[in-house]
Amino acid sequence: MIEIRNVTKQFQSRGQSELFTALDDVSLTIGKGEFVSLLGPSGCGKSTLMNLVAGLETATGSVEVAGKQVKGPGPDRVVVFQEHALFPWLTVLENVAFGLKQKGIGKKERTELAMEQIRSVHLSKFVDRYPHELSGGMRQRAAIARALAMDPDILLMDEPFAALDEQTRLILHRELEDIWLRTKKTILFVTHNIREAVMLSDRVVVMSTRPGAIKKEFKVQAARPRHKADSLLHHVENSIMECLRDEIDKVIKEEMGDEYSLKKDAVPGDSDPGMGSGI
Ligand SMILES: Nc1ncnc2c1ncn2[C@@H]1O[C@H](COP(=O)(O)OP(=O)(O)OP(=O)(O)O)[C@@H](O)[C@H]1O
Repeated sequence: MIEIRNVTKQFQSRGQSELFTALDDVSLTIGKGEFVSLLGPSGCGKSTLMNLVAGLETATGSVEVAGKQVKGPGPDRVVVFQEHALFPWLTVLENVAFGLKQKGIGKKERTELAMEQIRSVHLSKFVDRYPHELSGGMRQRAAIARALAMDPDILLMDEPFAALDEQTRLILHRELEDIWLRTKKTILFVTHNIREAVMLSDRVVVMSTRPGAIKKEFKVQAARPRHKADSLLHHVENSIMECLRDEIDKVIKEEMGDEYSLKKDAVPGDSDPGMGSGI
């Protein structure tokens, strides 16, 4: 369904003549209906890779969706961003119906379609609220409803829950899994959070940094709906942490320079209770 082949992406860094390689010869295939997460330290190219699939960036190599070369954004792919995705001057209903209006769908039908998605994310009581009158979790639910209303084949989610508190995030994990099980959409999900990736995904693609590349893939074959006590999830989480240790080390070293040797113990070990909180 999504076929990324030998993609290399370079950027011109400001004030420098050399090109910066953000992605180096990346290849990845994502099956129809699969839930895949991109996980890796800051700057490893997760968002760049997602933007290529969204058609918001171009690169050398090839990105195909359903057998067709991606040449720009399309109705088959909708992006859900971390924040600021809703129009502040529109209500929840108007936000969710916005894309349908752009498509030329009449008011009655678009209200029905929007309401169906609003109900699916449990926001029926808040249809007339403006974004600033909602909690962060409600705003992300509305953003998901707006994406679903367009009925895309593929949802591209760029750290959609990163700004939420832990409790809300756990609730939204459950809701997103329900939506995915019900709709069978293909989901490509970017996150820093190992536990989030493992809880949600069929496959976690771990990326390495400088240059951004795929380091290793982990299949998560735990039963659905997922239960956080499932020992298989913990096993995969530990394996991913082990795989990422070098990458985290590399990023800390670059950021801290000479001070690094003093703080080396700060790199978490596999028994670290905070490993689910992010990298
Ligand atoms: N438009 C751009 N111009 C120049 N450099 C860019 C541009 N976009 C991204 N980069 C660089 O490419 C690298 C990869 O960025 P990207 O945002 O894809 O990483 P990421 O893994 O999503 O990071 P984070 O987790 O911090 O969001 C970074 O070093 C970033 O500074």
